[in-house]
Amino acid sequence: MAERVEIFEMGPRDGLQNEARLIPAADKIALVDMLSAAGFAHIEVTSFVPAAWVPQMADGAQVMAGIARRAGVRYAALTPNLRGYHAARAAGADMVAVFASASEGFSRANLNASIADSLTRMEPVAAQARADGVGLRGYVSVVTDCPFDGPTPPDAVARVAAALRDMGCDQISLGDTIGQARPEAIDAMLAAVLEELPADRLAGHYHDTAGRALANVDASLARGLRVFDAAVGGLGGCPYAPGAAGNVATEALADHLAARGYDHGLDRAAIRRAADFARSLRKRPDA
Ligand SMILES: CC(C)(COP(=O)([O-])OP(=O)([O-])OC[C@H]1O[C@@H](n2cnc3c(N)ncnc32)[C@H](O)[C@@H]1OP(=O)([O-])[O-])[C@@H](O)C(=O)NCCC(=O)NCCSC(=O)C[C@@](C)(O)CC(=O)[O-]
Repeated sequence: MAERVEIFEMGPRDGLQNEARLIPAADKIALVDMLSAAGFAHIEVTSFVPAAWVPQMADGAQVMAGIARRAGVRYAALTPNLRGYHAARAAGADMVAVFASASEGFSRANLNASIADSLTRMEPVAAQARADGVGLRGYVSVVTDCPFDGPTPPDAVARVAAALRDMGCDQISLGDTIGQARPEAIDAMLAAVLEELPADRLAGHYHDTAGRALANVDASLARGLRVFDAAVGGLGGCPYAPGAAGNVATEALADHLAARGYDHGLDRAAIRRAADFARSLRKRPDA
């Protein structure tokens, strides 16, 4: 039997957060519902961050309220602090994610805090999630290259990943935020992180700016990772990471994994339909 590799769907959150046009909540809900029908176990739906920081995600509660929940799917939300956590829980998020940076420059730009201060701010979120029995994911951004500080030392990634582990994150997703990583850099970064955490606690989150995301997935598969983040239609980018382009496209990743003999468990036609819809959201005139 083929080995299972999970694709963790990012389209509604990481995929759409950087879109300049405000996409109506109804379209986001329709996208999540299409994704729910495609067989994902996890979909990151939105984030609960200040609207002044990411205007596109300001309708998170409305989107969460409107989706048709499907049994077996966990709906996740990004939460930078306790206020975001409580809002996510009130909106019905099954799972929350905290996010940190492996570089000081990106930490300042994305979280307005040093790495150490941002981790301190996440601790109560993690403690509350543990107390509530809510699934907790942690992200480490800029794991090989930072748009402000240049190359990221692998040890810096391992330190932040260990801090997120110590907080109680069930899974830690390693982000090539600006999509510039080369497979050798991913391999060196993973070698350091694997000193702290086993491969089954890690996910790869690779943007495809330089067209190397699939090669980076291959480098990670070789290191034992079996969860990868992706966004239908290859949408995405982080508003606080200059030069960050789309996530690796879910449909391309699914085909890539299938060609390598892995079972992703997704309905190919359903993800293609969701990808077409996601891409169409970019082109629509202002609502
Ligand atoms: C961490 C902060 C909040 C600090 O931001 P700050 O401005 O330093 O925080 P603050 O505590 O001073 O709050 C500013 C205002 O926001 C309010 N506020 C405070 N918290 C919330 C909240 N949760 N929801 C709604 N409102 C909130 C707060 O009450 C205050 O309101 P005011 O007094 O000015 O009226 C901010 O820097 C932030 O939210 N940053 C996140 C930016 C972001 O969402 N970036 C994109 C996601 S990360 C990403 O894409 C990377 C990833 C995960 O995909 C992996 C990868 O690719 O690398």
